[in-house]
Amino acid sequence: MNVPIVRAVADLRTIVAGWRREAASIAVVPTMGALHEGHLSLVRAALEKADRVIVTLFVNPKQFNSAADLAAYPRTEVEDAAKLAPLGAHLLYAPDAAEIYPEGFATAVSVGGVSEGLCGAFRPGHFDGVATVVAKLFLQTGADLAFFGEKDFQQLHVVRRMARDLDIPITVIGCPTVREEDGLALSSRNVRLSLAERLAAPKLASILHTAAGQIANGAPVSLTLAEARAAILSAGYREVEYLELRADADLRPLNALYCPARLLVAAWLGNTRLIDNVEVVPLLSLSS
Ligand SMILES: Nc1ncnc2c1ncn2[C@@H]1O[C@H](COP(=O)(O)OP(=O)(O)OP(=O)(O)O)[C@@H](O)[C@H]1O
Ligand SMILES: CC(C)(CO)[C@@H](O)C(=O)[O-]
Ligand code: BAL
Repeated sequence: MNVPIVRAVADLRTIVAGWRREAASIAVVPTMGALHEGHLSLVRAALEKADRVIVTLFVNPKQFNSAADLAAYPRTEVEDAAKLAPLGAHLLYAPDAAEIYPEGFATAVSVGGVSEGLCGAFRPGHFDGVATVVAKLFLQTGADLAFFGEKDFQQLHVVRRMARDLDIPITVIGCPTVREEDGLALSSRNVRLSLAERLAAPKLASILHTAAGQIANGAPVSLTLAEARAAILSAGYREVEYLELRADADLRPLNALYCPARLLVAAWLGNTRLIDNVEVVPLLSLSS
């Protein structure tokens, strides 16, 4: 069976109203397409928690910092729809650009605090673009639950803050990062890696895991991060944008480990920018 594809918000609302008459709960999984197992894990999680699941597919120009990145972004709608059907997703909402940004569109949603630093520092305007489009997708779908990947950990925080601050009645659920067997976090941008880059890429995750283990065992944070940064460069990455320890709950910067934390990184491998993060749990607080 095929998954129905809807392109107009009016049609989407008619379908959602029918589901509401059946008292069905509704989940949304926002994506930019080029679906891989990471996305599909969100769809499966959504199907476990809600009666109806809407996957959205919109390559959002407002969140790209470079025209080249936007132009190179993979667009594979037919294949994406074919991957969703066997899972049992109920609808693919792939809106026309005018349904999201109609003529004269002049509003932006800007989230402070959690969007500052990390990717926010290196991709100016990116999180405004994400918050704006996700606010629209939440309001257009009227979903009760939304599923996002922890791979984009700062995005998860931005979206959660936005929904709370705007009183959008939706619960934002974070799902664990899905990885290749060699540890590389799945990402639509991985297809841009050359063979040699693809072989070097998983070292980012392994260095991150090693550093997280050392910090959890009490190693000094700044020294461990300096060594990990050097190791990433030695592994063939040409630039480390950031490598930081932040509190898991609110992303505040940490110089020492005294609460559940995340170690987050963004680094360039050739012309591809990869991000990743791992949990760092203080061992002392677990045993006490
Ligand atoms: N490896 C992954 N594991 C779990 N969730 C993921 C993974 N990769 C992406 N996601 C999630 O899928 C949703 C849509 O992400 P998106 O379409 O940007 O895919 P992507 O692979 O992250 O692409 P890219 O990073 O190249 O933009 C987001 O919530 C994102 O966090
Ligand atoms: C959440 C999102 C679909 C908004 O365009 C995008 O940032 C993504 O794919 O992670
Ligand atoms: N995965 C987050 C979307 C982006 O990189 O633009």
